[in-house]
Amino acid sequence: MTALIPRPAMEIAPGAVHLPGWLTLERQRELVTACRAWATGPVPIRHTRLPRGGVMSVQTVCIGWHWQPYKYTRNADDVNGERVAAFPDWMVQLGRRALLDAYGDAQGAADYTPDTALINFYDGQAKLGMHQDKDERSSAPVVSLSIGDTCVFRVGNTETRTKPYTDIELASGDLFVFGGPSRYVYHGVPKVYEGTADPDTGLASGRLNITMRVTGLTD
Ligand SMILES: O=C(O)CCC(=O)C(=O)O
Ligand SMILES: [Fe+2]
Repeated sequence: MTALIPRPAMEIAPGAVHLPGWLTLERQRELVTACRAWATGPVPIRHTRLPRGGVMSVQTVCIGWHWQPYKYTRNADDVNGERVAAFPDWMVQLGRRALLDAYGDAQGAADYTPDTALINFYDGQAKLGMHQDKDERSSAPVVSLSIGDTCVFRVGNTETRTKPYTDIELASGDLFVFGGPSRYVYHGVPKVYEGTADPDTGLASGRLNITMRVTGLTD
């Protein structure tokens, strides 16, 4: 779907910046192709199992480091024991450009070296509950890229998983960065608008979200 009305860049909260339509269609296609390959292995995409026995409705595959509740490891011990795919340099460069465009801080962007990404796939029913990204040992910003179906992205506060929060829509190509005072903000995806994706991205249905992070870990 082509956005007829340009959506302006917005600071949703201090350090939480939404840049609509940041990814070109060509870049979205490249990301879809890369994520498709990662979804097949070395660690296949799966519904993450939670410690209390639940299963996430979102499907996730990781690169660089493998996230499982609530830690990062190199090997996906909760899936097939394989080491996850390497975090490619082109993704580091993309993360740096995202940070530069979000904050305009050239030094901060040059110093940003994400080493993991969680690649989430949402079908029309999938949701993600309110949570903080806090398993990283670094407070560097999180860079989020969305492709495919539009969703409601709920940006809460850093204190509680409840109100006050701001609901925005993340559409295909949108960049969202949360860092600084918003780095530990609660956030979630309460709804995906099924069937709103532009098939030209290569994703016929569903929503793809990539969050790059700095784990702060070394081998
Ligand atoms: O899908 C999104 O937009 C957010 C994903 C997210 O919050 C996460 O993977 O921790
Ligand atoms: Fe998150």
